[in-house]
Formats: sequence, C-alpha cells, structure tokens
Amino acid sequence: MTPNKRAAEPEDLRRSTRIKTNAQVSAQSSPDVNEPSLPADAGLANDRHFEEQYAMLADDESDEDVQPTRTGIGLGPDKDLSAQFFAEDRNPFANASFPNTTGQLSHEEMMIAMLLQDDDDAALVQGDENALFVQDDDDASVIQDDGDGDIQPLLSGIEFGSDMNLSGQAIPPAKPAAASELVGEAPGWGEDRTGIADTYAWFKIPQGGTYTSKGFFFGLLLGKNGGPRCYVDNDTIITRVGGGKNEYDKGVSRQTKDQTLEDSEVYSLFNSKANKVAIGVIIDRDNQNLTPPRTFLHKFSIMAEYRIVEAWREKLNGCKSFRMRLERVDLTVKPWFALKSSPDPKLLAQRNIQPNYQRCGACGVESFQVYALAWICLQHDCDKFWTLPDGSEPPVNMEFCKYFLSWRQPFDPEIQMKYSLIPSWPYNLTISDHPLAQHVKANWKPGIVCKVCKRAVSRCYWDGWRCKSTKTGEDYEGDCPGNFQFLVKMSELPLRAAITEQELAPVRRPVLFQDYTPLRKISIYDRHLRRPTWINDQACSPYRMVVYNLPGAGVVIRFVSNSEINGQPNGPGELYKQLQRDSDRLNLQRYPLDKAIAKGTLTSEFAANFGMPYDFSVKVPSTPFRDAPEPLRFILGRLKWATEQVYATYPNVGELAYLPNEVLLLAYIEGMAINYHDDGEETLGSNITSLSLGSKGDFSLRIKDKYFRGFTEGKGGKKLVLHPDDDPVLEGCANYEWRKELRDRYVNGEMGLDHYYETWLTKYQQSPIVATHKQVIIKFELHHGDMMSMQGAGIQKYYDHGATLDTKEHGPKLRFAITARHVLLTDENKDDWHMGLYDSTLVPEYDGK
Ligand SMILES: O=C(O)CCC(=O)C(=O)O
Repeated sequence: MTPNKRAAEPEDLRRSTRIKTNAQVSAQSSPDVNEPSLPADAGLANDRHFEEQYAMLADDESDEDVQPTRTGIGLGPDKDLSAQFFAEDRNPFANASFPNTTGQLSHEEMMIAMLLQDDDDAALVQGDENALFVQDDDDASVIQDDGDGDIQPLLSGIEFGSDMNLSGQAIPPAKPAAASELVGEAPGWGEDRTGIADTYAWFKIPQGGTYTSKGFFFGLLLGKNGGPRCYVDNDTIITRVGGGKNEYDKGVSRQTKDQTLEDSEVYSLFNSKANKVAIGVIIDRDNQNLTPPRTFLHKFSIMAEYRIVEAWREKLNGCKSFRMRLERVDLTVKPWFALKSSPDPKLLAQRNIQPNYQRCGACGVESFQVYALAWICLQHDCDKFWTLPDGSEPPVNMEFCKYFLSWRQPFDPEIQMKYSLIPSWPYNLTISDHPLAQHVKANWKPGIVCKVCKRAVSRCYWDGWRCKSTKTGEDYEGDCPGNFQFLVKMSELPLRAAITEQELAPVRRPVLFQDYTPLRKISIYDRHLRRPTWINDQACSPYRMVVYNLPGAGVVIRFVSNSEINGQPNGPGELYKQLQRDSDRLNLQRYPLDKAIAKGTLTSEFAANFGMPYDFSVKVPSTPFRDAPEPLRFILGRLKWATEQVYATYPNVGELAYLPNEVLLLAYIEGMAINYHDDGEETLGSNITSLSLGSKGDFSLRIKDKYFRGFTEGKGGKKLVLHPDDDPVLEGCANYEWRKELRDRYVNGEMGLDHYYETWLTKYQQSPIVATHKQVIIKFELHHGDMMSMQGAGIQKYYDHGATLDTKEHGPKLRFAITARHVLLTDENKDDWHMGLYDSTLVPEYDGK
C-alpha cells in the first residue's frame, strides 16, 4: 500500500506556525499578543458519549498484517540468521524582556496580583461548591476554595495539569506510584504486541510505535522511553512523530534523517488531524516519560482516545524531526491512569487556554512557545529555526513552557476514532454457524478483549479464543482468573466450498509453465523459474510424477493427484472430511514463535504434531502415533508410500532411506500462510514429504539470500564473501557466470583464497546492484490430494520454502498440509522413540492405488 502523497504543505501545519502578511505585521500593535480566549462553544457538550463501534478487520484492505514467519527457523548447520542478519513571554502580563531578570516579579506573581486587583468587570460565569470561575475581558481565571476556607488564587490562564505544582513544574515523586494508587485499571491490556495488534484495529502493527494505514494515523504506542523532550501527564502527550528513520541506541530510538511531509507518519498525522480522527494510545509499563511516574499492572495498557492538537518540527540529533502534542478527547473525566490523589478535572470553561505565540523577526511566521527556556522559531526553512535568541542551539533537554502544557481544547464532538478504542462485544458479528462464514480471515485474525481480565487475546485455538498467557518467563502474566473463553464450533467446510475451480479435480493435470508469456510480463522474481526435469505418468500411476532437479542440492518431486485418486476409499476426499470431524481430537493451535522480531508472534497457521516430537522454533506438543485420530494414520500410510517411491527413484542422492516417524499437521484458513523457512534442523533426516487436502496452496522454493548473493552483510555494511567451499553457486543466483568461473578456478587450484576474495569483490563492484530478494526457483500449485517431497539436505541448506492460500480470491478456504519427516533417534530422545513407532495394524499400508 502506498498512501497518497500530499503535494503541498498541509493547512494544519500552516496553522501551527501562523503566517502573517507584511501588511498584517505592520498593522499589528506592538507587542503582537494573542490573548488567551474562550471559544464560543467552551463548556458545552462535554458529556460525550463514547459510542462503541464494531472494529471489523474484514473490510480493512490494508496489507499491513505482518505474517508470522518461520523464516530463520529450522536453520541447518549453517545457522545463518545474522546474515539474514522559552522566552519572551507573550502573555499580556509578562515582562517583554528576555530572559526574566532576578528581582522582577515572577510571571505567576504578576498574574496573581493582576487577578486580585482587576476584578471590576469580572463576571461570574460558572461555579460549584468548590470553585468559582471568573471571566473578564482578557482572561479566564480561577479562584478555588481548597476546602479550609482559604481562597487559593490559581494562575490566570493556566489549567494545571493534575500533576503540576503552582509553578507548572512537574512534581517529582520519590518513587513511581503503585498501580493501586491509580484511579482505575486499563480498559484493555496485552502482554505482547502481537495480542495488541490482533485485537486493536487502530494498532494493527506488531512492530513500531505508530500505526498508520492508507494515509491516516490511527494509533500510537508509548514505549519505554520516547527520548528527549517527551512528556506524558493525565491529559496530554508530547512526543516525536515516530517513523522509520530511526536507529536504536540502548533502547532509545535516534533520529538519523530529516523527517519531511512526505514521510507517511507525518502526512498521515496531518490527514488524521484535518479529518478529526482521534487516535488510540497504548503505554508500556516501563514508560519513563510519565509525569509523575507511575507503574501499571501490565506490559501494554490501553490509555485513552486522544486528539491531535499540533505537530511541529524541531531538531533532534541534528535532524529535523516532527513532534506532536496530543490531548485526551474527553477531559471531563479523570483517566484511569491518573493518581487517585490528583485533583478532579476542571470544567471546560477553564480549559481553553492558548499557548504563547511569538512572531519570528526573521521569517515573519508565528510559532507557539514549546519550551520554558525561550521562544524558538519552529518554521523549518527559517534561518532562525531551532535557534535560541542568543543564536545558540537549544539544549537537548528542556522544560516545557507551562502555557504549552496547560493548553486545552474545547470539546469537539466531531473528533472520533475510526475504530472503537475497546472493541465492543460481541465484537465480531461475522462469527456465525453458517459453514461458509467460519473459514475466513475475519474470523481468525482479530483478537478479542477478555471479558474477565481485559487481556488482548489472539485466536490461538481452532475452536476459538481462550484467555491464557502466550508467554513464559519474566513477563509472564499468568492465565485469566476467570478462565475466560469464547468458543466457536468450526462447522465443516465442504470440499465444494474450499475448492472454487469448476472441477474438484481433473482427470489429469497439465504441468503449467508460462513459456510463451512475453518476457516483459514475467516478474523479475520469476525469471529463473525452473521447468520440471522429468514428467512421468507411469512410474507412480495413477499419480503424475513431476521432478525438479536442483544440482548439488537434491530433488523436489510432485505426486500430482487427480479425480480417480481423490475419490478412493480413505482417499483425499474422505480424509479431508474426517480431519474436520476429528478436529476436537487434533488439538490444533497457533503457537508463539521462539525467535520473532515481535515477541509473541504466533504462527499464522494452526498446528498439531504426531509421532516423535519435532524440535523446531515453535514448540508444538506431540501425540504418539498410537493415539493419533484415524485419518492421521491413513495419511501417514500415504506419506510413507510416497517417501518410499522417492527413495526408490532417487537412491543415489546419498541419503539414508529413513521412513517418517513424525507428522506435522498444519491447517490454513483464508488469509493464512506459512512464510519462507527451511526444515533443515540437524535432528532431521533429509526427506520431507507432504500431502495437501482441501483448498489449493501455492508452493514456492527460493534460494536463501546468502547463497543468492554470495555474501553476508557484516557490521557497517561490510561484505563477508562466502568461502568458496560453502558457496555452491546455484543456478539462478546473482552473478552466476563469473561466480561459477571463479569458484571453478579456486577448486582447480588456479587461485588461492586471498586472490579469490580479492577478485570476487572487484567483480562484484563492477556488477549491477543485486537486490536482496531471494530468487524463487520453483513455484507450483498444490491441489487437493497432491503430495510433494523434498529430497536432499542441500535443499534445506541452500533454499527455503513457503506456501500460501490464494490471496486474490476472497472467501472461505480450508487447506490441510500434513508433512512427514524422520526425527533422528538419539540417546537424548530415547524416551520419545515410542511415540513414532507404528506397524501395519496401526498405519494401514497404502499402495498408491
Ligand atoms: O503448506 C505446505 O504445503 C508447506 C508446509 C511446510 O512447509 C512445512 O510443514 O514445513
């Protein structure tokens, strides 16, 4: 998705740095003061009712779902993950000189003095038993009875943040307030970002601090530390407008490039502001920008709905970087995360306080004053941009100007979030008993908010949502006190609905290869697609055997099924039905990946393992073959037969003929896929054979990046060229010709290693730039009843593979991929050997017919 780019600077940005014509400038009385004023609608309509909306993911076409990946799992011996890798005060009461000099009345003192003197034309606007709200022509002020009868004048024009003292400074508490000292508990929380991303449609991204989609800004996550000049109190947030141009330094992101209006986070922010889109905010338990500090119960807590008040540019780490100021949409209530001891919210009539504005002498543009130290021009193309009055660069850390902090907006009923802050319940109306309604993305992709403990719960179970921790270790949150679950009965999806082609299976399938497509129509990724080396209808009749030879690595063999095979008793048609009927016994689940960029990432597909435990980057518990439901045993019989055919046909690949003792069942429904990965664990034999049932899958095999490019990327972009003995120079790899020639010369003793590396790098520099994609070599469809075998350790070492369901055609889908492997028997796994044992009484023999 490429969001529309804005051609011109947005109106919103211009409003934040108000531009005056020369005529306006000269007509202005001096000094040019913007009085704090009340808006016409202040104090009205402040009891906003938060209507819950349904957060329907199904209609969101954004492609920002990050597919869980098994990439990098199951790495073979080459285990190569790394390679993969302030201030002239503009207030009317303020002294015009800067800085305030000692001996002068402080700003606050002057304000109080004026307020107490100048009450002649003051009009009582509003009051309650504790507070009187007085308004005169100039100002909105407060006199408050603190309960003991002493009238405490508060600063005119200042809405104290509940956590500020009289001087507007943050009150530093001795230690963070405990969660029990807070007003309430989070309306939603998550123990990992994956759960949050699944559940909250306004933060559908498991990585990064902002969620934007289709040119709008929807959600923000406040991490542990937003870096310098970030601020969070009960009502406001001041933080950077994140973005991709950051690097991390000890957990704090650093701006490394200028941000511009073209950056998606930036234009999305201005779009959302202009369209009055409120955003949802999540906070990390360890956030260090909270004033005063406090602790939360959970790793990630949903804070509230916020409106975007302003965005402006500053300099951070030498780069122009956007910063934003957010305000809670509903200021009439204390947020749940406020301290119980904090004062109750003030009425809105008190809140329309403006920040101080000043016009820049250099560019004539007004900017508001953000920092207490001095007013600074925020017009990014002005010579005085981000410069203190004495011409110096502002320090990295500065206190915020109290008027900036106390600035509040009048309530605006038009400001709404696109998706409910907390998804309403029942949140997903698409869950129904109709058999065609359950095997769609909208029914598995969204997480739910637990009705008991409010945890964000991803769909981990075939039969629904169970509120259980997906994590172990120090962040472990434990299981739901109420064992909350929301279960659905997955009805059977008839084959006729899973397969959308006119025929469920043809009599015989051709092997499709786009030889005559004009080259320009073939994507660069497909240029090296291999034709099968052998197609044979006799060898394993009635299957069509299609073989792809991968020299130096192994073979990929397809057993292409047809209507005859699919209709056999206990054949693919029946097995597809039986697996669904036995689903209660299959214990199909989505499990967290051991190694994932976003902690808690779940496999996209549901999985269950049978036979020997298979140790890979997902911990899937195993059921011994003898306890496996019947269809699994029939399937094992078929996979065993196919494995035998492979060994019989290709006895020379130098591998021992290990028969399967482990079966992994994967179940995919619409929107699920298994990303590129290999099955190259050292604990496995080198044959992997699978059966496909139900909807069509698209299988691809590609050269791993390291072998495709011939080098790995070291620190600072250094190219670490592969040792020639570890570079098979696979057909289809980048720079194939010269790499092959060079390696041959090395192998033949014509050049030493140093000369080899030197020549390699010289040739590489002379060659066209190589993209970091990994070249797809083999691509085919896996239809209902097809089997497929990968034979040879080199295939797992040099290539990775993945499978997707049709992404172009939306609708219910169900595909089972059942993959058999041989787990090597060692002393260490001796106690598990019994799990993989079977004989013909347990596993019916299959003869291919
Ligand atoms: O869905 C498929 O056919 C592929 C399954 C797979 O790659 C695996 O189990 O490792």
